[in-house]
Amino acid sequence: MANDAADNSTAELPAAPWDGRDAPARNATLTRILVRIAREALQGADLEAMMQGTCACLVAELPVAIASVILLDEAHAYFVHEVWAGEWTLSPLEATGDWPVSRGCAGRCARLGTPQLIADVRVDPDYVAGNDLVRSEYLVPIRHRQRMHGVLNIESTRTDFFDAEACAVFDAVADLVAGAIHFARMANELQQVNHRLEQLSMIDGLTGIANRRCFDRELDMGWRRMAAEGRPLSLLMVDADAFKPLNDACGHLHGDECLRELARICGEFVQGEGDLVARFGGEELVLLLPGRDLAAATAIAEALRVAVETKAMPHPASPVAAHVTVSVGVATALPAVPWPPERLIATADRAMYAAKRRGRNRVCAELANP
Ligand SMILES: Nc1nc2c(ncn2[C@@H]2O[C@H](COP(=O)(O)OP(=O)(O)OP(=O)(O)O)[C@@H](O)[C@H]2O)c(=O)[nH]1
Repeated sequence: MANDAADNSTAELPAAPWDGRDAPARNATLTRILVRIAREALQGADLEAMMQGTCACLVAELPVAIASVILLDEAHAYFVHEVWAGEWTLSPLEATGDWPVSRGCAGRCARLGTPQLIADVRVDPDYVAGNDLVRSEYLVPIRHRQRMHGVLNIESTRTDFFDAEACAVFDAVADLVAGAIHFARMANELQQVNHRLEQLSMIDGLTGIANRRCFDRELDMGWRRMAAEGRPLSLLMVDADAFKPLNDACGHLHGDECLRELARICGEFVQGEGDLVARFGGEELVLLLPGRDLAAATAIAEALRVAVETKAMPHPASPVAAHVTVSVGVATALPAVPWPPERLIATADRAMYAAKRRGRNRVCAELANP
């Protein structure tokens, strides 16, 4: 397909390392390039650097004016990213902004999904000139299994460069780039899934607020932070009153719904930096309030208790009221490591049970002492 007759301007081309080499020497060069790119594709940690290095290697070692990796969007409708090396005097991307696959030889390669060997770029109607010295071009789909990622584009200053050996090597280079893209995307997807799982592992499934695991972590962090800043740390232990009778009278699903509503109401009272509402366990919820002293935390607890009453969720079996109520234990500590943060939980628990003993639907507060 090479049209040597049409190319009578080779005399003006600069001498390339390719010139004067016999077939074994050329094949040895191609093999060396392939080994180098394979090593980078399999072991390199940075995909962008790998693609850049591949293009640079092809331009440096071969009679190639431009080498590029052009990546497609998810819909395979546009090229959205190009990594290249060589002398590029006119970028198709810069010329038009968007680069749809309806345009250029690269677009044709992506649309047809087959390699495109252009022996003479001057007679190809799809060719978009990027460099005056380019005479021939080879484009290979970058595809891993059935998934198309883009196109490997190699533009040579010679008409006789893309023989069977060279094309076979570029096909393999495209496969290596495809593999590297595939693994980089897999690693990225895995990272996102891990992040999501990490988030899910911190959330209580019933109420959607933080779970005990998250609370333990935040308590530890809040404790250290308040110790470093010399500020108080307060904890509210919120326990629904007569929840067993509510479950017995209305069913567990209704009890679940009440718990969700209690969690939502508690959520309205965590407004400071580092504040947290969490499900401590069963029908107990906790609020972690860094920086709040006993008086401020008690005021929040009382406002929360009133908010639950105001919501007036019916409770047909409560000895306290006709609606759902809560007892709240408040504890405040001036954290000092190695004072254990669990002491704050124990104190809030004790205060909450004091509220129960005194008739429920009330707030009791206690300073946590070392
Ligand atoms: N519906 C529902 N009930 C729960 C859940 N977790 C714990 N409970 C129930 O909450 C009830 C707690 O009962 P108790 O510890 O006896 O306390 P109480 O009836 O609320 O009485 P006081 O706390 O003394 O006012 C138990 O019946 C648990 O089954 C939950 O996720 N959903």
